[in-house]
Amino acid sequence: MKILTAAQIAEGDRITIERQGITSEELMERAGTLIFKQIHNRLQGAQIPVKIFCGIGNNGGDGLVVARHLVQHGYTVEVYVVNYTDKRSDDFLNNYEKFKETTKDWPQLIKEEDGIPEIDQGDFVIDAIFGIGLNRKIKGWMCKLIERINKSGAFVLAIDMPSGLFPDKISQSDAIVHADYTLSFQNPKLSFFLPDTMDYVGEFQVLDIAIDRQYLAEVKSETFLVGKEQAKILYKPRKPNSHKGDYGNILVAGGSYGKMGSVLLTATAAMHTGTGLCTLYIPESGYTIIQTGLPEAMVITDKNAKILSDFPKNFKADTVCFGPGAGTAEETVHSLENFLKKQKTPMLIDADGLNILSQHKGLQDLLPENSILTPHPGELKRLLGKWKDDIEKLKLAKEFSKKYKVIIVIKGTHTMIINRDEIYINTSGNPGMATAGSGDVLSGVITSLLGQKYDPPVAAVLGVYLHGLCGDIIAADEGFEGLTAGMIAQNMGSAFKALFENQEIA
Ligand SMILES: NC(=O)C1=CN([C@@H]2O[C@H](COP(=O)(O)OP(=O)(O)OC[C@H]3O[C@@H](n4cnc5c(N)ncnc54)[C@H](OP(=O)(O)O)[C@@H]3O)[C@@H](O)[C@H]2O)[C@H](O)CC1
Ligand SMILES: [K+]
Repeated sequence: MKILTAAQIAEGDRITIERQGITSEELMERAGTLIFKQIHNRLQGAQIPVKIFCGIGNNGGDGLVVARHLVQHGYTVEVYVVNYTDKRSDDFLNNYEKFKETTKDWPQLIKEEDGIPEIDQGDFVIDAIFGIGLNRKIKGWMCKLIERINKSGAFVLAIDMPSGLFPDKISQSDAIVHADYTLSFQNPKLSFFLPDTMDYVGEFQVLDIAIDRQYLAEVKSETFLVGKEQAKILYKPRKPNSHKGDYGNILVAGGSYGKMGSVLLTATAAMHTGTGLCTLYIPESGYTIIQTGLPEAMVITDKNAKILSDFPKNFKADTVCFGPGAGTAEETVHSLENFLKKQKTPMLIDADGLNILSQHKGLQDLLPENSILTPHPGELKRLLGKWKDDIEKLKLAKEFSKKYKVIIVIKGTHTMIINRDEIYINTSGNPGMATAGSGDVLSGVITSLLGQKYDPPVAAVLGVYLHGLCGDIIAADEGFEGLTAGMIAQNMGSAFKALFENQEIA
């Protein structure tokens, strides 16, 4: 699914109105009615005090549509217009009149701090102050209103977006509604997925308001959401008539004394993702550990007992994963340099491999084109330098991706895959995956797909999705706390199966 900018969403409204031969007021009625139905479905007529705060633009207009339907269905509703200016949008005004006609009552106007009502913990607050039209920081007494909403402890439902949040930039103010639930129209917004802003959104649901399908299909976006529908079309079925040589000969290089488990996790995950042949290149002291832990894999040992210092001679692999548990010793820098010089096809670099790249920037020029880097936020900061907010982080990552012709997988709650100017936002996964070794497993999954000749961006996007999906499947049985990286590595097969099952896991 595409993520659109505020301007593209507004253009979608305009085209929909034109092509469907409807008025903008009818589109607003459609949008507001969908929100009302969601609320009505959940409240089922319960007499919870509802307080709706409406701005004076179209987000406020949506709020007035919802308010009218709630009143008509017998709910206890207090409607407030947040009157920070005398300007009003046409569709706000139309719905203001309709509200009066239906309820024989005008909404209450809030014009200053004194007019802000008390909000109780037991209230149900609907936030319709600002939507995608927010174009500057919220100031003055409106900040007090937002503060009161946030401090009330009431359940807060945001219409389209929490007020104060921009769809695709970061606000430098904390006057932002902290929603428990957001009902958003047609396409989710970028800020729903960024670590800086996602907590304001709460849980969210996207409502289809039937924006023109042709427009949605043709509009150009560089930012995409990856769910099961998008992931499953990337999968390449295995051929009945095939052998292990068809599924990649991969090399996993890494490990050091005390951190041999990381490469074991990587290689185990790769085998369970379908790799044909897997060899590990590890310090000598890891030999027995790996041969015992993963009998399916072959092992080549470095001459050094505790760290990597060299490069396996006369060895050819379809792709290489370098870094898990490797450490950053001078000898290991030399080892990575050798790999980078000899490896001509895209490879994956993770963990200490990335730290070495950050400390020895000259090595970055040696990265084979379309290689995949899988940093967590700390490794990314070392690689790119500091950023002021998530939007700048994405800009820096795109610049790096273009400069070095590589793909960057920024790991996090919503892992983002950056391929030049394109961003793919993953939707699978859960907090149980914030556990040691989870990243080593992801490296194994992606390297395995690279070895199976998936295009590098596809290997990254599909690998990240499958890894998260596997975590979701395990968490469904074991809970978040019980989930370990080893379980993900062992159970990757269930993620492939679930890709083609209908029940909603992620
Ligand atoms: N397809 C859809 O998604 C549909 C969405 N709808 C709803 O419409 C809103 C967007 O409505 P819009 O009128 O464009 O904008 P807002 O309601 O968000 O904001 C209203 C005006 O407020 C002014 N503004 C912006 N920032 C501030 C600020 N910090 N302080 C004060 N005022 C501010 C701005 O006007 P200016 O002229 O003053 O710049 C805004 O225009 C969308 O989110 C949906 O809820 C439709 O109902 C149906 C289709
Ligand atoms: K809102």
